[in-house]
Amino acid sequence: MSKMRVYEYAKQNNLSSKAVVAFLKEKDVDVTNHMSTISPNTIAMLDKKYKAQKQDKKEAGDANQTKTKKPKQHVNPSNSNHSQQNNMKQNKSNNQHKSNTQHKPNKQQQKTHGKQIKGKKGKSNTKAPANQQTVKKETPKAIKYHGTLTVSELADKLNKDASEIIKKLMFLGVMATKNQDLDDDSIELICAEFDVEVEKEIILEDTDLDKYISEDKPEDLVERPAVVTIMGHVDHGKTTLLDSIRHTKVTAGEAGGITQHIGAYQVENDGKKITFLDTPGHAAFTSMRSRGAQVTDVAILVVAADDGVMPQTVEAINHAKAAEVPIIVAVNKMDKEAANPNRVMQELTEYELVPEDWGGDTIFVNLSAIKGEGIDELLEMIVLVSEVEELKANPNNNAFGTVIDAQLDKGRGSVATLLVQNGTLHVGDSIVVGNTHGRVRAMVNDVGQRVTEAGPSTPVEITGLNEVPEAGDQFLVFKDEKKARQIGEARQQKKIQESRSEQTKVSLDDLFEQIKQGEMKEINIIIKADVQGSAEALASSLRKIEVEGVNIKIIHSGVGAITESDVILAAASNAIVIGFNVRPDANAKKAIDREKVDVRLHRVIYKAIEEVEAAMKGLLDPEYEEKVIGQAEVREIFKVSKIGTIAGSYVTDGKITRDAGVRLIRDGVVLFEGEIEALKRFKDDVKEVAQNYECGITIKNFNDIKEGDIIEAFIMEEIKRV
Ligand SMILES: Nc1nc2c(ncn2[C@@H]2O[C@H](COP(=O)(O)OP(=O)(O)OP(=O)(O)O)[C@@H](O)[C@H]2O)c(=O)[nH]1
Repeated sequence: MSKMRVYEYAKQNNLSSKAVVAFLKEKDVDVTNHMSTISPNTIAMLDKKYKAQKQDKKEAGDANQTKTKKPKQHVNPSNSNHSQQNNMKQNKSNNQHKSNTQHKPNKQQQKTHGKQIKGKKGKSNTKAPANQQTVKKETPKAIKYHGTLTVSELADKLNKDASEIIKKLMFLGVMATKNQDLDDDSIELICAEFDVEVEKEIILEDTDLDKYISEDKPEDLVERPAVVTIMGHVDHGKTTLLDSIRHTKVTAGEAGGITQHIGAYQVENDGKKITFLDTPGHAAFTSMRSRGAQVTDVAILVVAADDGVMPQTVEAINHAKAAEVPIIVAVNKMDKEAANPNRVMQELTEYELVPEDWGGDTIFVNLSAIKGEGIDELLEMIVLVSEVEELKANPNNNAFGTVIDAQLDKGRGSVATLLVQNGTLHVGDSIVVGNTHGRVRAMVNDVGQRVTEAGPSTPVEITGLNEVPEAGDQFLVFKDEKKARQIGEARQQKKIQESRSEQTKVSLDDLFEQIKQGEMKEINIIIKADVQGSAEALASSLRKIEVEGVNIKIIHSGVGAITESDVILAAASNAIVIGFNVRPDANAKKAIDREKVDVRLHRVIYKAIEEVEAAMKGLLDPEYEEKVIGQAEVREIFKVSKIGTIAGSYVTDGKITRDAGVRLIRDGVVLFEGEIEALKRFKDDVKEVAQNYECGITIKNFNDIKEGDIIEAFIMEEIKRV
C-alpha cells in the first residue's frame, strides 16, 4: 500500500475529508488538512475504522435501496417505520462494537452527510438520523441520455458507484471497464435492474451535411462523367499519361491552350466527358477515402511493360479494391524494346486481375503515354466501364461534392478546387465546405475560363470561402445564406471539440470488445514483411485462425518497410498493420501517431499469429518487463518500535521512487523482494529521491536490513509494441 493524501482516502471511501482529519487528529496523527499525506500505517488504521463501517453502511444501504427502488413503499408509513427501526437497530448494534473514540467522529460525519441530504432533497426528516450517513443519493426514477454513455457516466446518472454497474454487467455476462461505452441494450438492462425508466433522446446532428442532402427521384437522374484516378508504381508513367491525355484531348483553342493545374481536369471522347483527378498515386486517393470522401469511379492502374508488377502496383491494386473501385490496367511504355505486356498480364493474374482473353473480366489497354498511342482506346474503355457502372446524378439539385485541393492565395484568399458530385454549383451559391463556409464569388474551370455554373463530375476552382478547407472535405450548397453560415460555424465548433477527444482506430487490445459488441465481423489486416515468403506464410496462417463469428481479411500484403501509404490504408480501412522483420519508416511513424493506427512488429511468425488469435479471443494482456531505476546503499540503521527498521540510505545510482518495487541485496545475493513502505527525506514523505541524496527507506514486511546492504528499486513497464 502506498501513501496518499487525506482527501484521496476520503474520496475513495466516500467520506468527508473533514471527518477523516478529525478522526486522525483525535488519534494524534500529525495531519493538518485534507492535503496532508498519510502513511500506509495510518491508512491501515483508517481502513480498520471505516472499512468496518462501510460494511455496516452497505447493509444499511441495501435496506434503504429496496425502499427507494419501490416508490410506493415511501408513502407507506408502516413500511418506512419498519425499515427505520431496522436500520436503527443495525446501527446501534454496530456502534456497540466500537470504542468511544471511534464513535465521536462517526457522529460528526453523520452530521455533515445529514446536511447534504437536507440541502439537496429536503427529505432528511423522513429518514432515521442514524442512518443518514449511509444514504448516498437516491436512485432516480427515470433518466434520459443521448448518444452513448460510459459505465461511469451511467453510474453518475443513477447515483451509483461505477463498481456497482460493473458488477451488474458481470452478472449479465459483460466484462466492462469504467470508461467503456455501453450500448443501448446494456443501458436499458442496467436501468431495469435498478427499476429506473430510461429514455434515449435522439438529437439530430445539425452539423451533419448528409442531413441536408435532398434525395433525388430516379426520373431526375441523368448520366454523369466518370471520375478517374491514375495509380501505379513509381516511374511507370502516371504523370506522363495524365499529361498526354490532357494535351491530346483538351479542346484546342480553349484559353489559348494554356491548361491550368487545379487538381483535376476534364476531357471529351466521342462526345462523352471524363474527369481525371490530377494527383496521381494512391496515397492521395486513400487519404481522401479515409476522410469519408469517395470520389473515384474508375482506377487506371499503370504498369510499365518493361518493368512489370512492382510493390506499389500491388499497393495500388489493394487500395482500389478496398475502395471497391473498378480497375482498368494501362500497360505503358509499349514503345520500349523490353516491353513485355504478356508478363504484366501474367503477373497480374495473381491479384485477380485477369484479362478478358484469358477468361477474366479486367480490361487491359496497351499504350505508350510518351507517344500518345493507345490513349483513345483507354478513354473508350473508361467510357465503357462508366456505362456499366451507370453513373448518374441530378443536375437540378443543390450542389454537393468534395474538395480536391485548396490553398491560400495572397491575392484571392481561400482558393479551393471542388469536384461537384451531384447538383449544379453556381456563382453566388451559399456553401458549407468542410468546417468553413462562404459564397461562391468566382469559378474557374480546368482550362482557366471563368464559368458561372458547374454540373455533376465537374471540377472547378472557387473563391469566396472564409477559410481554407482541406482536401477530402465535403461541401454542400444551401439556398439560405444564414443557414449556411450557422452550419458552417457549428461545424467549426464541433471540429474543435472533436480534435480534443482523440479518435481511436481499431487496436488489438480492444478487438475482443468490438467483436463482442458486434461492431466488427471482419478484421482487416495489412502485412509487411522482409521477404515475400514470410508475408505469404503469415497471411495464410492468419487466414486459418478460427474464432467464431470473425473473419480475417488481409487487405494488403507486401515486402519492405511499413510506409505512410500502408498506414493511411490501415486508417481508411480500419485495419491493423503487422510488420514482420520490418519497421515503419520515418513518415510512417508520424502517420501512425497521427492516425492512431495499431501497428504490431514481430520477428517470429507464430508469435504474430498467437497475438492476433489471443486478441480475437480477448486474451490480450499487456506485457510487462522489469526496469531497474536505481540503487541505494544502506549506511545506517534505525530501529523504531512501531515502524520497524528504517534504512538510512544513500542513493548511489538512478533514483528510488516510493511506488517502486525493491530488492534487498547483501553481498551480491538477493535476500528479499517486496515493496517500499515509506520513503522519507528527513521527516518528510517523498515521492522519489534522486542520486547522491540521502533518504530513509522502510521495506514492507521486512526488517532484517543491515548496514552495507544494497536496496535496488525497479518498476514494471508495459512493453510498447511499436
Ligand atoms: N519510353 C517511354 N517512357 C515513358 C513512357 N511513359 C513515361 N515514360 C518515362 O518514364 C519516366 C517516368 O514517368 P512519370 O510519368 O514521371 O512516372 P510516374 O509514374 O508519374 O512517376 P512518379 O511521379 O515518380 O510516381 C519518365 O522519364 C517518362 O518520360 C512511355 O510510354 N514510354
